[in-house]
Amino acid sequence: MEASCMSSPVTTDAAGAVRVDDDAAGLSKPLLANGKEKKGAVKASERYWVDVDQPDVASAADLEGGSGRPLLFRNRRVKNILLYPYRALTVIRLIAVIFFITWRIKHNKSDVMWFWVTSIVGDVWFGLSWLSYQLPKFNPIKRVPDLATLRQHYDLPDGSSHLPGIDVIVTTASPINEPILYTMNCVLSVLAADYHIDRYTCYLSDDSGSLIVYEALVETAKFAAIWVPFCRKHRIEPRAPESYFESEESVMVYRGRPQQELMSDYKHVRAQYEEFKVYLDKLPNSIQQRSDVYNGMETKGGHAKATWMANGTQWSGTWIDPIENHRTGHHAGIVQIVQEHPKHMAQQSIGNPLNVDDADLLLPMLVYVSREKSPHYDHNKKAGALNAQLRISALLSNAPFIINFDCDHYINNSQALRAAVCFMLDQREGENTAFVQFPQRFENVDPTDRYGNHNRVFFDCAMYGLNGLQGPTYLGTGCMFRRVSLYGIDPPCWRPDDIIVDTSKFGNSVPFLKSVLTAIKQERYVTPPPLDELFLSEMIAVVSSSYDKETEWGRSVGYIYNIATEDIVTGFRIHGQGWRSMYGTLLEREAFVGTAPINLTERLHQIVRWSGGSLEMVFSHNNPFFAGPRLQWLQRVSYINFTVYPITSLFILMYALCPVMWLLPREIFIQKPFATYVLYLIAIIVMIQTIGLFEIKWAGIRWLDWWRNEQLFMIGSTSAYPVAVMHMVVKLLLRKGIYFRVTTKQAVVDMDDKFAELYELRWVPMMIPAIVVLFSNILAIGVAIGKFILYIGTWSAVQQRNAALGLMFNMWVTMLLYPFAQAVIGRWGKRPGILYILLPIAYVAIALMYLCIHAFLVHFLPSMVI
Ligand SMILES: O=c1ccn([C@@H]2O[C@H](COP(=O)(O)OP(=O)(O)O[C@H]3O[C@H](CO)[C@@H](O)[C@H](O)[C@H]3O)[C@@H](O)[C@H]2O)c(=O)[nH]1
Ligand SMILES: [Mn+2]
Repeated sequence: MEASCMSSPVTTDAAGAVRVDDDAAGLSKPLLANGKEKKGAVKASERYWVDVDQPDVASAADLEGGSGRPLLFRNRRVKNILLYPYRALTVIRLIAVIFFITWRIKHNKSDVMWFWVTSIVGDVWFGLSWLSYQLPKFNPIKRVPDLATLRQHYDLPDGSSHLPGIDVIVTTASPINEPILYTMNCVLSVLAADYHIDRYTCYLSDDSGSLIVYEALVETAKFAAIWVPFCRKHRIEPRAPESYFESEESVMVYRGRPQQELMSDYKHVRAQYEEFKVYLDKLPNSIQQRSDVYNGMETKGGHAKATWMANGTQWSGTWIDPIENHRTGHHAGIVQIVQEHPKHMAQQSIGNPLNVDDADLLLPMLVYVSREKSPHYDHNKKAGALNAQLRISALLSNAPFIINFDCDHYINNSQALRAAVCFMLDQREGENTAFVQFPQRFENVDPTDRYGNHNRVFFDCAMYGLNGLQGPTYLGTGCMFRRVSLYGIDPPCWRPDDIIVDTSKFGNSVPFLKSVLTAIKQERYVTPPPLDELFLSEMIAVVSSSYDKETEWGRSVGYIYNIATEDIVTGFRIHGQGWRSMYGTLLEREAFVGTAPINLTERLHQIVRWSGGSLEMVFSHNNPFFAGPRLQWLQRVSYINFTVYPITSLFILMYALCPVMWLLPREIFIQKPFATYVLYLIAIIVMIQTIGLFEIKWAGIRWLDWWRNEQLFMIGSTSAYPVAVMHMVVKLLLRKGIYFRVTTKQAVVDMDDKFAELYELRWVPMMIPAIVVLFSNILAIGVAIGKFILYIGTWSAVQQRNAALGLMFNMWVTMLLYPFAQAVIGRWGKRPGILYILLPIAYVAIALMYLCIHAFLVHFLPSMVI
């Protein structure tokens, strides 16, 4: 199977352009166009994976008749040659840790007893948290969707389809912090996805209620009328124009159609795209100017300056000059159908510059929604926004499946929606699958990934581990849900006969309640009803700020409220009900791609939010310890680890400050005999690194990915995690939650340096402990060198060995904090390797200073006193 995936019918012409013959490739692999893959080569990430035997497919024969469900994905597991030693190492390390802790307790000798006791507690904690991190990875499973079989069974020869409906939700919260160009690119990638246009709908949730976003969306629909046919005609990837045009290879890959045709279409579409971008850029100004004109005409006394829509009516959302009822956090609910459902639409009469079939000109329905905001209610941020979309979409399209995207992510593989559906419709676990999560990939990260944004250890190790259990956690974006699972309904295997659908649970919209019943009974596609006044007012009602108050929304229904990480908790609640989830892998091309904050300050804020949210879970009714019996035990262990891990930082912080002891005149040992202690530590650390090596192999990641993960954990442990712990304590005392700060998405400003953001550091108080640890380490190493020079002749062999071992520990801490040190030197960090010069200079300078001070105290001071 591996080989057949890779031997793509790709040919290269004289000019180096790549032609992909799709017919030969077969529909299962229409995406093998990157041309980089060597013929017959096995992709690095697949080297250590083999297919698990498929169940007897004989039963699938009667599928032809239309009964039953086909097998729509295949499972892969790690090859035994890697898996067995990997498991064995885990066991060996566990034994070593037990030996270590027993040894320490037996030898309770230390210079500072309270420190010894704390460190024993710390070591036990480390051991347990490592175990809860490691155990759930004992059987990693990869699942690869079979798109060809899906086509075979669900796409009909006449061009229609049996595919289930999907409601796609894109969320944005601010046209300033979240550049509209990204958001619109996301929308475009959705509109251009390979899915039946009358089977899916795109909803844009705008929490800013801004006219800019709305008008940008209207313009996006216009541009989509050119962009989408272009994508379909030339089967281009990715279908987010910004990324597509950025890639130098874009005109070099052509499929079926002659390259000249692609070239000329490309030029045309690109020119249109540039115009589109200019239009978006000018939007704030043109809206302002238009509003000035209208306001100028309304001169009846000093009224507030309204913001006007293009059709000459006042915008009911936020205004440029904000006033009551028209400002952020206080405005009416808005629902606008930007693009009608294709069934309701007369054939489009736009020009057809690309010469494509008329059918290819049609687009799916596109809806703009801004829920009502009122200062009297808590809006529950992203979770609240998603729940409002859940209700609106229930009324309009009520698709059985829902997928949501953060505005800075987009569909990178046009087959991704189909891929997700494969898992949902599969014969085996399909019916009990609540959600299908895909890994998050990022495209704006600096090449060495200084702040571990790619997070491959998480996405490519931990998640595959869970995939072999009950399934991955929900990660906030790029995840397809089964609608009924979000409604708090049990999976079929646990479902009672009578399901209560009432207003106390779902709120008091009768059409919505009806839609819930429909959703439970039949998971079929619904064509939106005609949009009359009554219906419109019903839609506004379900997005009102008070709708979900005194209901189960945010508790047992929908995305969960009152927590900084709605994603993990929402997934957790669903798992707790006995549903399972799937982690999808697309071998040829990543499903979704997004952006990540590459600036340390933003990154740390994000980490505070995640770790804070995790801790909040422990103290909420979503505590994994008390989840019901339907949560598998290893899955539970994993959730426990996810929720309590920030506490580890307290002990790490304590250890990381140990080097300060070098500054003391006397030798102090936390544990005696010191050498045995350090050797134990080294053994345990080496073992964890070896386990890491195995993970690197099976996950197909780079060593650097693993190392960055270690470093980021250290940086987090000396900054963000302790802050999260503090927040939690404060919350428990004062009952105030963590503030969900929308991550600022950088727009590239400096064209010469794409990664300029990397070198900008805004100081925030949470960096203080990290700075203290870093400097005390540098200071300690310097002083150690000084002491070494001073006492070289007088130290005994034992003392020398202890000093060397101690120093190794210091160096280790400094290496782990290295990216933080790079952040501290700011723009100087642009010079690669500058720290290799700066650090030794600092050490020597400190050593000299130490010697001077020592000489002053020992030689001059006494003589002066005399
Ligand atoms: O009041 C709000 C706040 C946020 N959002 C949207 O929520 C999304 C995520 O926000 P962002 O600040 O980009 O989050 P990240 O720091 O990237 O967060 C990650 O972590 C979050 C919390 O765990 C998840 O919700 C995200 O999906 C995940 O990408 C964005 O589309 C926002 O527009 C809203 O719609 N309304
Ligand atoms: Mn984000």
